[in-house]
Amino acid sequence: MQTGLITRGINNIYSVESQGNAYLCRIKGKQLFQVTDEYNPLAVGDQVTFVLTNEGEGLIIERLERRNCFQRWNAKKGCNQTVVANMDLVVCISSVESPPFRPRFIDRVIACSRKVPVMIVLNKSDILLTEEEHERFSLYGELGYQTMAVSAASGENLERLHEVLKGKTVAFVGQSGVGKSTLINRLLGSEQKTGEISHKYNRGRHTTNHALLLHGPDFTIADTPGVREFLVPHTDPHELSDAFPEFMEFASSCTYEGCLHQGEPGCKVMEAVEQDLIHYDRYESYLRMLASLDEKKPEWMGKNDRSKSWIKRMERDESQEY
Ligand SMILES: Nc1nc2c(ncn2[C@@H]2O[C@H](COP(=O)(O)OP(=O)(O)OP(=O)(O)O)[C@@H](O)[C@H]2O)c(=O)[nH]1
Ligand SMILES: [Zn+2]
Repeated sequence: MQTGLITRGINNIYSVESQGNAYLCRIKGKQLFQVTDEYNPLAVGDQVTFVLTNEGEGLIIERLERRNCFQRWNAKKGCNQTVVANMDLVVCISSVESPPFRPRFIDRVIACSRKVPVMIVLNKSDILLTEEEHERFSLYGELGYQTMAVSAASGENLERLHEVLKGKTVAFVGQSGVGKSTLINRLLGSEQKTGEISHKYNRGRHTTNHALLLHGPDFTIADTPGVREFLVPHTDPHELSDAFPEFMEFASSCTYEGCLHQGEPGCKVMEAVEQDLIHYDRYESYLRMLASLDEKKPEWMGKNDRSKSWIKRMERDESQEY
């Protein structure tokens, strides 16, 4: 039996890397499926134990414990889906234009990143953000997230990004069209490597439709499919505020223990929003995610005047939801 790393998985056939060799593996029996209520028992980045069956082929026996993961809600299947596991960093790629800067998307990426630090990279910095967008982007830095504006086209800040990634295994996530593939090609430095993969797996011409681990000389990137949106994984709603570190200093003074900051009397987080100590748009992001966990409108909706003003704002913006 040996230990290996999942580098790719399609139709229940997994590429497993172990001591410099690659194996194609299936899962032994139904074992792994029973230990999880997730969409997929294994994700790119998982460590597994496996036994060899044929030359270059094997059977996966066990998934080793994950230290972290990036997880989303799969609405079609009605369960959580792990996109990648065991990363040193999740790099959320956003862009200035096509698609436009979407802070709500970034907020969701943060909420989908469980126990793993998030860096926010703004690509296409050769184009300018509006002042309001720039303020919202800068906010992430103020909240403690590492941020960087880069341009895969002009090469601006790519060396700095390279330095940050050095020695790490990182996940690249982002909306379709933000320039993830262009960035990865520039960063891995060898068109050859990604060229070979694009030939082999038909990437490049098509949108990536599964996660894939790509080794460069200085770091490893887990490329993930470009998406329109990420729904946050379904968990205890109290865990959602982990993705909003700016709530913390106020949340500890909320009247109710276990306050979900959605209209409860004596909620200090809501008060802080009203006093502009917390950015209203981040708070709205929070409320939307909270509502999505319930798949229904939250209880507070319409109960008081404060919440009524939020409903109006949220309904007006519904088309903007990403
Ligand atoms: N102006 C500008 N355009 C860029 C930059 N980086 C990428 N693009 C363009 O953005 C478009 C999308 O780039 P891709 O690399 O295919 O985007 P992607 O995120 O991989 O998209 P998916 O494959 O759908 O996930 C292409 O037309 C690129 O030329 C940049 O730094 N500046
Ligand atoms: Zn509260």
